[in-house]
Amino acid sequence: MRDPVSKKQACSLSPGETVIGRWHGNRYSIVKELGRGATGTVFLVRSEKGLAALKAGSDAMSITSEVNVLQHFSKVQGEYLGPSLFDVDDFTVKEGTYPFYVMEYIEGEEVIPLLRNKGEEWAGILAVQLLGDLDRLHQAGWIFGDLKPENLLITGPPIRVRWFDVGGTTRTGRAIKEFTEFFDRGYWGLGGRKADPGYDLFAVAMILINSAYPSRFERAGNDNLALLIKKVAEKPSLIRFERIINRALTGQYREAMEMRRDLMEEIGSSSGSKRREPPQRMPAFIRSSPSASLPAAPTRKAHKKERRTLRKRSSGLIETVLVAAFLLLGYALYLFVQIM
Ligand SMILES: Nc1ncnc2c1ncn2[C@@H]1O[C@H](COP(=O)(O)OP(=O)(O)OP(=O)(O)O)[C@@H](O)[C@H]1O
Repeated sequence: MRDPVSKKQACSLSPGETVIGRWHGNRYSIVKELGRGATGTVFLVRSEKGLAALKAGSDAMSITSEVNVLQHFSKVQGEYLGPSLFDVDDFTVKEGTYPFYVMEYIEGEEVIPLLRNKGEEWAGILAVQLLGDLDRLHQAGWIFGDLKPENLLITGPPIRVRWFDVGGTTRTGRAIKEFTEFFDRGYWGLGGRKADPGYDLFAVAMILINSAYPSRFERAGNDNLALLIKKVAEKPSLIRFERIINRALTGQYREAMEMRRDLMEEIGSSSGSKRREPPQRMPAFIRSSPSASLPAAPTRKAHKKERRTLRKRSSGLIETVLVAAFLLLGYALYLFVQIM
């Protein structure tokens, strides 16, 4: 067996190469490199069970910490919290030994290009999904930390937001492990880096802002909140979320579900007022939510039903009057016979 590689050495493997896990003996054939991050290189691989994503890094501690998070995710109720974990092992190549893990391959589109194609109004809908998943994560005692469009992929149809980079995921109450300035409330001077739900909700607000400013922007001056709110007010796609974004930026939401509810109400009310569309037209994943009961404008079907109910009610009244008249007539006849 060779020594572990130096911590700085990124793992490079070429398509067609095969790596074999030292302990479990599973074989993975490299299809292509998917990307490189701070903790390792991710490859698309073919395994006995089909396509998967293999992450190999030189720092065993970082790989182990990501594996721990993925293992915890698998215990969190629901199917969408991070990719499923398939294998943890290490392999040896000529440079040395790399620890690695294999996870579900999430085949999807990146957020910002998708919004460019589908329209920025989808940003709110994706945020609603994301907040549902974040709520489950928070309930389980974790904060995502490094939440940003680069760590999300959109799968489907039906469209579904998934996250994959769990390197920044931190236990509630600890210091945030990894962050990206634009999405970090510390950078904007709007809060600390202690892991709490508000940290992730701040990042969701920044993802909404990022959807309208794909190239992002930097902080300036002392009043960063004023700058962010000004940026929101300048984009028609963001104005309707102004109140919600403001609340998230200033830490007024205590939990993801509160922010989700506000977003859903906003999306529901603006789709109703602008297009006069009944909420049935909203994507299924929003409709299926128990809190998704949006006030609906009466439809033609509803009017018909109402008319039918009225008709039924009036015919019932006539029936009652006829029966009463019949009984009265019978009683009058009975009295008449008795008198005679
Ligand atoms: N499970 C997965 N399914 C599909 N693609 C993935 C998966 N995991 C990672 N990738 C791809 O590999 C790239 C590198 O991922 P990785 O999580 O290592 O780093 P990163 O997010 O780019 O960087 P950092 O860890 O420094 O934040 C990602 O940009 C993504 O495109």
